[in-house]
Amino acid sequence: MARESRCIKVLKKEGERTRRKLAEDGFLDNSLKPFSDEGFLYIPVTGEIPGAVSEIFEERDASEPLPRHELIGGIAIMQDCDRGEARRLLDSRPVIHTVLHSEGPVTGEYRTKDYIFLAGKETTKADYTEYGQRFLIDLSAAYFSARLANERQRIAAMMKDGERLLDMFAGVGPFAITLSGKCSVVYANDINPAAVSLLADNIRLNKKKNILPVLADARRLGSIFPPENFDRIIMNLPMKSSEFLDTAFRLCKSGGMIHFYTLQSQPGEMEEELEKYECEKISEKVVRSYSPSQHHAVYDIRVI
Ligand SMILES: C[S@@+](CC[C@H](N)C(=O)[O-])C[C@H]1O[C@@H](n2cnc3c(N)ncnc32)[C@H](O)[C@@H]1O
Repeated sequence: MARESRCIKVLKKEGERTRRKLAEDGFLDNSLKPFSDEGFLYIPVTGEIPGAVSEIFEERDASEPLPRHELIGGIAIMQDCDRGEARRLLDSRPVIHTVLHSEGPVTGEYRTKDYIFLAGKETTKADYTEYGQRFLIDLSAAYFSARLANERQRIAAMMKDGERLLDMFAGVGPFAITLSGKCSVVYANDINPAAVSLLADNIRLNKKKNILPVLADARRLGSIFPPENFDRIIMNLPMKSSEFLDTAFRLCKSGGMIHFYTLQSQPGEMEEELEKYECEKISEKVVRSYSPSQHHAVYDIRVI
């Protein structure tokens, strides 16, 4: 179907920049397909804006793929800052209450991101369910990613009943809560007070009785707990977990396991670092890609 719409006519070489600007300002009409002729691009817009002209446009097919996004509870996080596409995404599934654009990688000690609000309800808070466990999250206050859901299940599957677990960088608690069913006790630590507050909420929400939240710099855990105190330690601070290996090896029992998450460009990059310790590498695998040159990898290490 075709219909008439107001549009902006720009030189093709200016097309992508103009399209993005219109999308960011919420004027791009994504229900219609832009078209070009002899050096110009015609971009349909939703309202009357200076310089707009009228043209006939083809309507987009409703089954066209949705923009790329990550869904965390009711929040969809889009890679592009495109308000028109955000609106389409919001309307596509009733479960989505908010569409955000993430403005770059995680930063700072708390590993949070900055977000631009695009559509729906203006919030960074969501209620997310993963394999039957519920998590209250606030993306602007504390780290959370749904991308490690399978990784948490992988570790749960290799655990024995009654283990003592330490999660050194627990965030709002996805590893601690997922793994707690196999544990006698879980200590879940984070340096971010907002993360630990949400972690406490999530412990209550999931009726977990064996998880103790700890608010501390993980560097101090070696003086908080006696040596060789844990059967298993989770180290999910990929940017710099290697700085905490001394503490983890001090706290893990002989025969216990450390799951060491790191960023690396090549397989085996951390092996030299691990040679300093009495340990055996059980496996190493890529968890997900992080950037064009780096992977988020996990080393499963047995302490000797
Ligand atoms: C990549 S996030 C992982 C959170 C959680 N494990 C998850 O999978 O959602 C890393 C966490 O480590 C915390 N963190 C950073 N430096 C820390 C430190 N020195 N001691 C304790 N926690 C720290 C951050 O606040 C953040 O919540």
